[in-house]
Amino acid sequence: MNSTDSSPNTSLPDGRDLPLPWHLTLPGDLEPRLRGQLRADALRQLPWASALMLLVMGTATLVEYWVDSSALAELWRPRLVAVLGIVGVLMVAQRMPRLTHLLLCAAALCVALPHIYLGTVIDHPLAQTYFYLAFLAILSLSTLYRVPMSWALPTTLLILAASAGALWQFQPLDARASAVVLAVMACGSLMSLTGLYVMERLQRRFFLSEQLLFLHRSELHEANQTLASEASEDSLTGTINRRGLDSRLAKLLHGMQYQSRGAPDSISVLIFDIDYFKQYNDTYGHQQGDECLKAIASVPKTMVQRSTDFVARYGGEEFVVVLGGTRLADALVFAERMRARVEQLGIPHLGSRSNSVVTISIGVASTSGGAHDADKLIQQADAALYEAKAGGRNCVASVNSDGALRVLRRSA
Ligand SMILES: Nc1nc2c(ncn2[C@@H]2O[C@H](COP(=O)(O)OP(=O)(O)OP(=O)(O)O)[C@@H](O)[C@H]2O)c(=O)[nH]1
Repeated sequence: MNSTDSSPNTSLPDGRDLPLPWHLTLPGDLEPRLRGQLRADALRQLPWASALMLLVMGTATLVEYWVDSSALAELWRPRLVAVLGIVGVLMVAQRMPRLTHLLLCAAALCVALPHIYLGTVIDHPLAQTYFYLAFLAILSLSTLYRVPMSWALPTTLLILAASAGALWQFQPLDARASAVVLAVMACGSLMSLTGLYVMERLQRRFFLSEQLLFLHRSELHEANQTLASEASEDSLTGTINRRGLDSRLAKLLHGMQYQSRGAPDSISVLIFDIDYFKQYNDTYGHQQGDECLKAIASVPKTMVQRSTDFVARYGGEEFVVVLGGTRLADALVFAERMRARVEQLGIPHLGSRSNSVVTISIGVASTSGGAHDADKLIQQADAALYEAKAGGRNCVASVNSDGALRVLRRSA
């Protein structure tokens, strides 16, 4: 066997296994969910991003004023448009979160277009820096606003086209300076968009991994639940097995003792055993014995009603019925009814020394009779069962509150 055969199973898919197309669109409802998440992220960052953009424009105004104070008279109006655009987007986006990405692109355009206009019409020593401020708007899409590629690309192309158009049409700069400005803007935009694409790809893979993890976790949870229920079920009779009995009874008693919400105020335990079952097996065979066990177990299973009630196979042909919220007197009524129903099944039992049909003997104990832990309850119910066997079988016996054993006489 080679070394890879013994390696642990690593076939669980992760985000990297899933093919992501070049356009990065996720399948099914994952895309709208991711978009919602991206919008929420962008919305959270928007106040800081807006503040930063305003700071940049404020600084630019100061520098421009310092270089040529007379230019302020011409440039304050377009710049006010840019400021109002940013503040407007900030306010509207909070009210219309679904439009966040569109509004962020609008904010970038609100910054870029007035600066392209300024670069075109204002005669200022720093004229070409207005185009660089338009480029900052492009940069803000991928760095500050973090809009998806599908929004950033057309907005970037629009700003680049507007810049190129303005430089071509109005020629505010000489041809060489225009070429430099456009080349810087185009190269910077390419780098910014490439970075955004790579980031978005990573972000989407991370999102996919998260979704897969969530899926695996739910599958694991379901599998665990199935395992837990299978592990605590008796495969022959469908009742709870000994392990399940121990844990459920302990949980019920714990709840009762600490008066948890919904916990019963008393618990009764019935142990019953098929009379002369060895002889039944000897007479009818082990397989028929199994069928008999199933039929007998189905009687209490159909009788228990509360969520705190359950039937468990204690071992061999012995079963336990736990009745939450049932005091001894009511448990005895339940036990007698169960005994009668089993007898009424009329399963022939030629090997029985006490009856012609299969019967059961039942021992009953209750917390209202003084036993407050699982061992004590089972022990008392077992002692009562022994008493019922000794008392002639096909009957019910109990441990009373004073600890005395008592066999109930059957009604004729
Ligand atoms: N068919 C079948 N028999 C089982 C199973 N588990 C235990 N038994 C049988 O149940 C019988 C129990 O016999 P005993 O403990 O002597 O009790 P009994 O014959 O019922 O006698 P009393 O309880 O005194 O009435 C044994 O013969 C076991 O083989 C099972 O899963 N299937």
